[in-house]
Formats: sequence, structure tokens, C-alpha cells
Amino acid sequence: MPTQLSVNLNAVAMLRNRRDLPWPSVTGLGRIALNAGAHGLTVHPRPDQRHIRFSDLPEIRKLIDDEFPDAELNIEGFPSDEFLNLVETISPEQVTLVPDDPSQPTSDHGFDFKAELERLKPIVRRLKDGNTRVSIFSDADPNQMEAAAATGCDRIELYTGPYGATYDNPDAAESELRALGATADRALSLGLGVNAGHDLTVSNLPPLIERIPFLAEVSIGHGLTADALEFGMAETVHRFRAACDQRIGT
Ligand SMILES: CC(=O)[C@@H](O)[C@H](O)COP(=O)(O)O
Ligand SMILES: NCC(=O)COP(=O)(O)O
Repeated sequence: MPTQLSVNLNAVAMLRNRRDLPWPSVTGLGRIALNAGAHGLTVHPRPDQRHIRFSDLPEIRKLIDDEFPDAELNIEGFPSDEFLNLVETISPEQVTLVPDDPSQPTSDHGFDFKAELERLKPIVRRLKDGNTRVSIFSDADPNQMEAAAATGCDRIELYTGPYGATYDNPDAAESELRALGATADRALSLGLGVNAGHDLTVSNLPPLIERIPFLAEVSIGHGLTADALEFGMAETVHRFRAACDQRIGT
């Protein structure tokens, strides 16, 4: 099965939240992404709701249910009681647990599975009892994979931030790829599926998939939104030039 693309809408929501106006529309851009062939949508609501608002979630759920029944919703976040209760009201196809402190500007590490094993087990059980696939954010560290499997989760999501940061350093990229690949191989051998995400781009994605051909899903937000702006800018300027040139009533 080819690697599935889940479009992360956090960056769109952050742009929307600059104003008290309904654009850019989070569900509207989600619809465009799914119509264009994305396999799913990802959101990472944080406690301060600085991008995705809790009120976005029922609308995104409805979009998928009504218009894209084969697509998946992936909700990411720190497994607080509030987050778990929220997730249970939305019933996403997948939850990705992330060890985020609310003050972090973005996710920057995976779980320490060995240290957190006993805390994670009942959380994974609870989510799986609700028929949700559970993925857990993971650093590129093969030695953590046995404990990851012991949590009972279905998949790990490889944290690819350090790989994304090597965009101008091919040797460092090679070394990050080796660590990600070794972790993915170990996870697969233990029966876990492997997702990946953070700072992925059209440039760094092909080598990642070549090294991890069984990669189940990538979730991409920042780089994809940046490209959407870059490649949509010319068309948009044409539309606004046309609006400038309109003379109503003449
Ligand atoms: C879990 C993860 O890697 C994140 O990339 C995340 O979902 C993006 O969050 P922000 O958009 O808040 O940076
Ligand atoms: N899980 C990673 C994700 O959803 C998107 O991360 P990014 O592309 O915004 O860095």
C-alpha cells in the first residue's frame, strides 16, 4: 500500500485566527485537500487553542463523514483527560499521542516509552476500546521500540523534525535517515505500523520513503501550507488584479 498523506490543518487554523473572520476556512481547505487526493486530515489541538479550536473538530468530522467517507481523521495531542474526553466525542480513525508541554511552540520530541510505559498502557487500551487506531510519537531510537510495542499501540509516528532540519546538509540528512530507518525496521519487526511527521517537504519525503518503503502515513502541515501559498500566489494575484480592474456599473 502506498504511503498515505494526511494534511495537517494547524497552519491554516493559525492564519485564520489572526482575525475574527471565517477565512481561510479550515474545513474549506480540508475539503480542497481531500478533493485533491489527500487520504486524511490531521489536527493537533493544543490546550490554548492557538490554532485548531475545539469547535473546529465536529465540523471536520462532519466534512469527512458527509463527503469523504474513505478519508481518515487523525487527532494528535498530549493525552490529558481533557484531550481524551475530547477525542472520544469526535471518534477519529486515529489518535497520535504526543508528549507535548502546553508551553512548547511545537512538538520537538517523542515519548520515552521505557519511562512512560505504565502510564501509556491504560491510555492506549482506553482509546483502542473506543475503536481508534493509536499511534505514538517517537524519536529515532530503535532501543525504545520494544517498550513502544509493550504499550499496546498500533503504530509509532517517527518524529522527523531533526531530519527536516538537515535540508542544507546532505551528510547530516543521511545520518538522520539511518536512525529513522533502523527505528522503523525495529518497529516493523515487533508488529508495529510506522507513520512519520514533522517538517517533511516534497524534497525530503522521497528519500524517507525509499529508506522506509512500508511507511504507512505521513502527516504534513507546515511545509505543505508553505507550498500552497507559494504555488497559489500567482493565481491569487491575478484574481485580485481582476478585482481591482472591475468597474461596477460601467
Ligand atoms: C506531532 C507533530 O509533529 C506536530 O508536527 C504537530 O502536529 C504540528 O504542530 P504545530 O502545527 O503546532 O507545530
Ligand atoms: N504529525 C506531524 C504533523 O502533523 C505535521 O507536522 P508539520 O508538517 O506541520 O511539521
